[in-house]
Amino acid sequence: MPTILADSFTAALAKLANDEQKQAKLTAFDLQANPDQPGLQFHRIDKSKDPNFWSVRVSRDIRIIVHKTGASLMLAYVDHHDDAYAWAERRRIETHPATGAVQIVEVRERVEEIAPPATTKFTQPDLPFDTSSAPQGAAPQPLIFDRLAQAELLSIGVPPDWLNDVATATEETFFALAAHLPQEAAEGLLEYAATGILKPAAAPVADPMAHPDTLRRFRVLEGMDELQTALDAPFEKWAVFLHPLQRGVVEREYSGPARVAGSAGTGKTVVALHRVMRVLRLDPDARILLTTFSDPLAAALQRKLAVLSGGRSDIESRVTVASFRKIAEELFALTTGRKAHIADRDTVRGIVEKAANDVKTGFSLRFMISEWENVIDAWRIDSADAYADVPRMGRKNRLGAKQREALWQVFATVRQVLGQRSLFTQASLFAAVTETCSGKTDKPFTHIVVDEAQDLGVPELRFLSAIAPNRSDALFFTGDIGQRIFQQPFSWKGLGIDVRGRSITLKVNYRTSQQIRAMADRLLPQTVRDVDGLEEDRRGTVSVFEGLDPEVIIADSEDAERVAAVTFVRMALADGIPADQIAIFVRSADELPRARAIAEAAELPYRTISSGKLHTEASALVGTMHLAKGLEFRAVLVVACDEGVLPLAARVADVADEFELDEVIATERQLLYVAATRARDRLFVSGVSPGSELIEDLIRLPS
Ligand SMILES: Nc1ncnc2c1ncn2[C@@H]1O[C@H](COP(=O)(O)OP(=O)(O)OP(=O)(O)O)[C@@H](O)[C@H]1O
Repeated sequence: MPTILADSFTAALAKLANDEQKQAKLTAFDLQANPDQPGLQFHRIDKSKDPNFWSVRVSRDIRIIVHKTGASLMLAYVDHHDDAYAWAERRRIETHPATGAVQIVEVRERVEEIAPPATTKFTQPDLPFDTSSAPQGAAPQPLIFDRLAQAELLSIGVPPDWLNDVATATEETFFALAAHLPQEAAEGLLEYAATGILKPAAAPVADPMAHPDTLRRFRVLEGMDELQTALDAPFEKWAVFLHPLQRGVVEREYSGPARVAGSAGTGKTVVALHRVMRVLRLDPDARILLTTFSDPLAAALQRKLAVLSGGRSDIESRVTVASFRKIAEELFALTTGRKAHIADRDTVRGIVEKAANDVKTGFSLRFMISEWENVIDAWRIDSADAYADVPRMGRKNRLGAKQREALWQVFATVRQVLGQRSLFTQASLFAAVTETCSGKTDKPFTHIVVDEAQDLGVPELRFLSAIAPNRSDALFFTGDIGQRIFQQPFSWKGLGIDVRGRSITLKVNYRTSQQIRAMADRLLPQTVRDVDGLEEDRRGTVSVFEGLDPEVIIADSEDAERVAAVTFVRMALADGIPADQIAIFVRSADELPRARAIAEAAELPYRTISSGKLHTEASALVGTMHLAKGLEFRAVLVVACDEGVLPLAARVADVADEFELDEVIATERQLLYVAATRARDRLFVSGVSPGSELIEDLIRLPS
């Protein structure tokens, strides 16, 4: 008999104490091995409306709730005795009459009242209404979904029991009501409230268990391994249950390179990991490169992959997880037998400065450094002729032939000095490996999956393209243009990577609360267009849970800022948020003392990247916003957002032209977006008066 795992089971398991979890897992394994074995004690839940709910004894106090039909056994829930029974008595499992998906439906008559939680005060600026509680005696609130016919509500999966509540929902009852509905119905209603558009009904599926909405909460287990994976990491729901949109993207066959977009927290990394697993499953000869922007992010990917693979070494040995740079270094060493020495940015800048001293170009040093980094080095311009012809895409300063000639003297010297000292720049290392690999038919990997692809530069993308084999599904990218903080934009198509028609945007945010997402989204345009004209539309993204309003403060002094931040930290700790689920971010190392002072005043144990305490004790992370990439915490403070700090005055002063100024402002904005969207439940943003201009955008009311 197949065993089905429900997401309600893994979520409930995660809430039990460690020893209770261990015992529950043993019983779950016994159930999967043989549900008829004599030691298992089943009791029918007599008071349930669903005759198929049974309890199974785990220990004196713990019960697993299973849903048993002649055809299958489902692990539905686990809890202490009375709570487990109460859960089953209030639910039934049924196939939705319109969508055909299998749902766990709360029996409406057993839910006493639908009222917003008294402690939560929030406003949701993305929604067409104010969700803060209406004052006593105010006029009756307007109904939000009264224009939708019953058939329309059914088409997005609202269970028949709940049609009346949805039809009469007001802004005050909406979120409390959504918590009782199946996910697809809650998301569909949220999307409608935010955009006025009802998502089209999914195509009918003959087998209810194969319906995409069924698969997001129930999984038919293929063996013990799969149950082990799911139960060992009950917090990582995504290890087993994907959103239908995520699943679609993971399973699609692509006729060329594909790119998955989506704002922060929509599960792009999760999709990248599942794509890796899918390729490994389907192709026993696959050798995959899973790559990302930095070494810490690559390490995080490796950890998550271990969750997904259940730590199986036969799987992990076929995947190389490394940052772009690391993999280029390794391939260089492999093909040449030499180690590449890479000059850091300051060394290269010093060489440009020295070379510029000897030539009269009429251009500022700032301009020449920028031209070197973004044109000469990035595009590997190796001669005066090549420089004369290069289109200098996106650069606003036009350069005549004479000017290029003069500038080339500087750049030729820089190239020569680097050559004499046998130094690579990052870009030239990528170029060297690109050159060795491009002509070859035998490539090191069969598939390449790239996370944080928005921070790929020209040399990196060329490099990945050169090491990718000639097959349609060789390249799979995930990234969010809105989070680009390291690279200038350029045309992917121009480098032969054409993702048109294979570019998909994820819309359900699993990480950040409605309130935090809505506020952070104000920092970015609703649609972002890349150089190739591909548009990423952030509208219609919904978060699956709600939380407290973010706090945004412009204080009169650093002392006042600290007092407010300390209060925020103390409240988070008092509400049970552990120290290691708190982070304090600042724009640059100069502001780190302010972040540390907050942690110390709040008696919050903390670590910084340089404190070496990374894995030793449960401590908050204090670091720069660049470090925030790819991480997540329950509470985040972004402090010291002062005028001149964000955007960073030194960066603004460093720009070579108007184009670069726009770029700097955009990436500073994106940096704040990245830092703010690391928060799941609570966010605090502060600066000292007059404060960063970007703070104004955060608190600006939507027009
Ligand atoms: N299907 C899912 N079910 C439950 N949780 C999910 C699902 N997909 C993603 N998540 C959770 O959502 C959070 C964000 O996921 P992920 O890091 O993949 O997003 P992302 O789009 O890569 O974010 P960012 O762009 O900020 O790096 C994580 O906590 C992840 O566990």
